[in-house]
Amino acid sequence: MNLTTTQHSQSTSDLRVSEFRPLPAPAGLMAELPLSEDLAATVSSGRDAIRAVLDGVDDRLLVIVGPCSIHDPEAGLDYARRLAEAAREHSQDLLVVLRAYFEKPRTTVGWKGLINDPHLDGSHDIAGGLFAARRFLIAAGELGLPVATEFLEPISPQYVADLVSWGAIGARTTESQVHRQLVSGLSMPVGFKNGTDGSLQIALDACAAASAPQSFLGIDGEGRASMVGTSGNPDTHLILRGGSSGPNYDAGHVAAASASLAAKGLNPRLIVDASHANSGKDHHRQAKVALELAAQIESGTDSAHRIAGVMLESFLVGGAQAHDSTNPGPLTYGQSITDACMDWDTSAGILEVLASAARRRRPARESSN
Ligand SMILES: O=C[C@H](O)[C@H](O)COP(=O)(O)O
Ligand SMILES: C=C(OP(=O)(O)O)C(=O)O
Repeated sequence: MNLTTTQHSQSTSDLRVSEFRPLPAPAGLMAELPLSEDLAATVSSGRDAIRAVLDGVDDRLLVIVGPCSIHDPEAGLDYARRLAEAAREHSQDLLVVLRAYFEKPRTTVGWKGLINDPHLDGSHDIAGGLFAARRFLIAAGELGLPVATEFLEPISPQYVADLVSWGAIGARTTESQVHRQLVSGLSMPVGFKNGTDGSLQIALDACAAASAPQSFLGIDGEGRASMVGTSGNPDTHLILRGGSSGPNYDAGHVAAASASLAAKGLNPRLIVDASHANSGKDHHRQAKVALELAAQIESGTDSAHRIAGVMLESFLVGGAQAHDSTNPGPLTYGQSITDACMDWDTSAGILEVLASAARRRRPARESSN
């Protein structure tokens, strides 16, 4: 019998639990893979720069770009090295943040990301997944890139959040009290997606809830179940990702969403996701949406100045490939196993266009003032 597994047979609880596999405490993993002084400076300066863009103090365009999910850390770092070069090249106009998503919310079932199943085979070596995610975040940070991730499990942030400069709560969890509470205690700016049906209201409510102090159940650094008290996150914002009612990236939707935020006393500047329901998850369409967003930004109108950032799903190879954890087969290097991504060359071209749009937005604002 596996000594780390507790089996319950004579009980009224845990009747459908097949296993408990204890995990190392966050402090143990952090001691093994520590945050160096240099990395802490990269993470903190990334957070400050993102805040400045969200608040309109820095007039660059935030671009959160990278694979839909990291399933192969080597390919992910290969991508990150290319992105780090592009980020330097466009640093006057763009604040480029690496999308490094390790937790995937599924519509029904499917591979739930590197933390949940790092070997992609249904073995659910979550301890190994947390190690792999942390090691990836350290390597990406060492390239000088600020990193973005989605927070899905309420416990996992304790293992990795010190290495993250921007966080997202996905469309399927924005309405969840558990996720709003979690955000209230996170140390970085966090965006809430609109709902999968296109509803903005749940994201506006989420921003308000997460900016308030909260008390809830969680774990501390030693892994002890704890009452967690938070002070509230002042850096929440909205992400428009489209919905079943249609896309919401055009100037009309951006202006209306921004006005709703302002009416609630929330940050009127927002992020637009070119992927998901804004592109129908079609990577060719995503490239077109990104170009339409660049045209909107470049126009220098009021709605253009409400767009603080853009999200893109991009990897080395375009599209996506099927993966079945119950029957894993060989995979194409550098291609997504979740949503379809734009290939590297297309993505590099889009970064050029977005940089030019951000540059042209500046004089438009100066002359309209
Ligand atoms: O980006 C990720 C996906 O859109 C999300 O996790 C849902 O994926 P699914 O509908 O394939 O489960
Ligand atoms: C799951 C994602 O997006 P959404 O929550 O918008 O579906 C994602 O960005 O990976």
